[in-house]
Amino acid sequence: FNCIYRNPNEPVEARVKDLLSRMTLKEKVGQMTQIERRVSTPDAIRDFSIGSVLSAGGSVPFEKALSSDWADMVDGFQRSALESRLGIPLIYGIDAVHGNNSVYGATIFPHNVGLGATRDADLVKRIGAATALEVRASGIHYTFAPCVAVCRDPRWGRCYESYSEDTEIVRKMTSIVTGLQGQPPQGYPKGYPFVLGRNNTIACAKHFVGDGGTHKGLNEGNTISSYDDLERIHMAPYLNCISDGVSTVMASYSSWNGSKLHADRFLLTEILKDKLGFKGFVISDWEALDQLCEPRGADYRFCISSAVNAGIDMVMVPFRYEQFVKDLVYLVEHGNISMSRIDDAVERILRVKFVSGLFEHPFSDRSLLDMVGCKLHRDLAREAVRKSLVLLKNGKDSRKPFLPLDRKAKRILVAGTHADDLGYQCGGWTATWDGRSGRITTGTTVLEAIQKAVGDDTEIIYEQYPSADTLAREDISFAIVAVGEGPYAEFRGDNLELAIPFNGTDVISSVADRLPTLVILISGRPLTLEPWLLEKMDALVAAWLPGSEGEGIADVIFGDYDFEGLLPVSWFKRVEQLPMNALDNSYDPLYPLGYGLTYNKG
Ligand SMILES: OC[C@@H]1[C@@H](O)[C@H](O)[C@@H](O)c2nc(CNc3ccccc3)cn21
Repeated sequence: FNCIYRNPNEPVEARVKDLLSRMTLKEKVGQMTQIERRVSTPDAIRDFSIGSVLSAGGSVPFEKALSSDWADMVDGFQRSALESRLGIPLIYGIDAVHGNNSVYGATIFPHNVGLGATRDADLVKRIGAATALEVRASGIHYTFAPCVAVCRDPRWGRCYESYSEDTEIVRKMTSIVTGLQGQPPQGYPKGYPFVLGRNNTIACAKHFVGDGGTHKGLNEGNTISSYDDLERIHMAPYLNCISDGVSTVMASYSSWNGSKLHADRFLLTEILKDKLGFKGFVISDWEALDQLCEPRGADYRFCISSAVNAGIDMVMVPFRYEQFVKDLVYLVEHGNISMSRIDDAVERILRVKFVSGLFEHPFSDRSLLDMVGCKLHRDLAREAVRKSLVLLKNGKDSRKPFLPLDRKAKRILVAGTHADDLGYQCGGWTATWDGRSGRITTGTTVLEAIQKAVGDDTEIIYEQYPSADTLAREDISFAIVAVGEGPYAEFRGDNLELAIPFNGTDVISSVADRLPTLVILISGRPLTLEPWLLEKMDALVAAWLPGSEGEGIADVIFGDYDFEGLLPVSWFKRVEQLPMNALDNSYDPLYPLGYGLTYNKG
């Protein structure tokens, strides 16, 4: 090895120091720059020494591209990075937040709210490990996960990305970090980034801090709270992630008491880096710097100066990178940003790159391709679905439970908008940014799972909106009605009403008036359930956003497995009660945090 930074036998900090000492200001700034794949030309990556490339939600090489196609694309970008003067490898980032969800054929796990219902840290760690394998199989090194938001108001459009309203449950589910990155060895230095090897990814704890605590759940809004409450409720999960060696932290679009997180030096540097000892890098969110001045993007130099001086190390620009590089170089040359701040940022970025092994193994490992969507991973996802289901009602008379259902029944009516829609059961951040209806990837719908589960002599009648004739029949044993929310992401999910969409209430009511009925609610959060509606249904299961493995639902409603899920969020009676969290003094939920019936324990 002709120099220290290229020698894997040298300590990481020596390699960081050596490489940093060789870099020009432009190369340092290039490493702080993350660009979107659509503007990532070979020349841009090489000539600007770009540090990272990402896929926005839904930004794919082409429709239904397979993991091998993704790996070809990422390796192509990497070849350009290695042609730069110092040959610093780039890291490719993507939102693999419930499996490698942008990639066709990948296993889609339940979204975080469902995982919170499992209370199973080991399960979530195994999901992290499986996700990391499928991400690395696609050649990608870095996932913008986990979201460790503590969602205090279900009106927030990203409620389903939060494991729970309860900080302690979120802290427990941070076990996904050691699944994704690998488990640091005993005595590993606190706060230092860790990535075990080629089957692991760089992870990202997000969005620092208080993203789930904004006023009325407004996305990118303002979290009004004392520092003690911010620390106790929203910051605590980051301590777990940092002690588990999380390599990156993403700053939040939101504000704390009116101060934009991306420009908040106290929280990003004095707390996260100095007090909590975080040694990885802090990445901005998408075009978040542009929001730091009014009107948006008006004074980009001011925005860059505010964010970088506050402690942002890598900027998800992601399109106007020439402008960004030019302005940041200008700001350093004119003393608005110190070289020591730049060196700190670049050290952190290089540290993660050396720790992740990218200098030794910059290209994809094709031997991982047969792990994508494999039976092992789909069985794991199915287990997660089973454990995420929360039984809220079982029988109009608790002495006569309605579930488990009889799989040998003569005739079953399956109804509702969510009975046969893979896209609906996966939710947002699947195939595209905000999700779609229909056959968006490979998987098993609720209806298909029921069809597989029932006896040969059982007839299934499937109608999204059952006809009057069907409802007039006298020969149907019982009905299963699957309704809920359509897919959404971020601001598109902000919702003050929280009613069941697509006339779900009418479908439930018309069916339950005529038949013994199980209702399965597919949603990212609790929805309004009027008392008169609840009374009509014989049983109610909250299934959250279960993902591709719908068989997990049939496993439980037909009794092969018992329910284990417990509510990770309070179920309100009326939206006027919100925000309403456990331990509030006027706590009056329909179903409290932690509620969940079982077959055996009642
Ligand atoms: O996808 C990258 C990040 C993601 O990791 C953050 O959690 C999330 O806050 C986030 N939002 C955007 C911007 N969203 C967007 C929506 C439609 C088209 C393009 C970008 C990007 N990102």
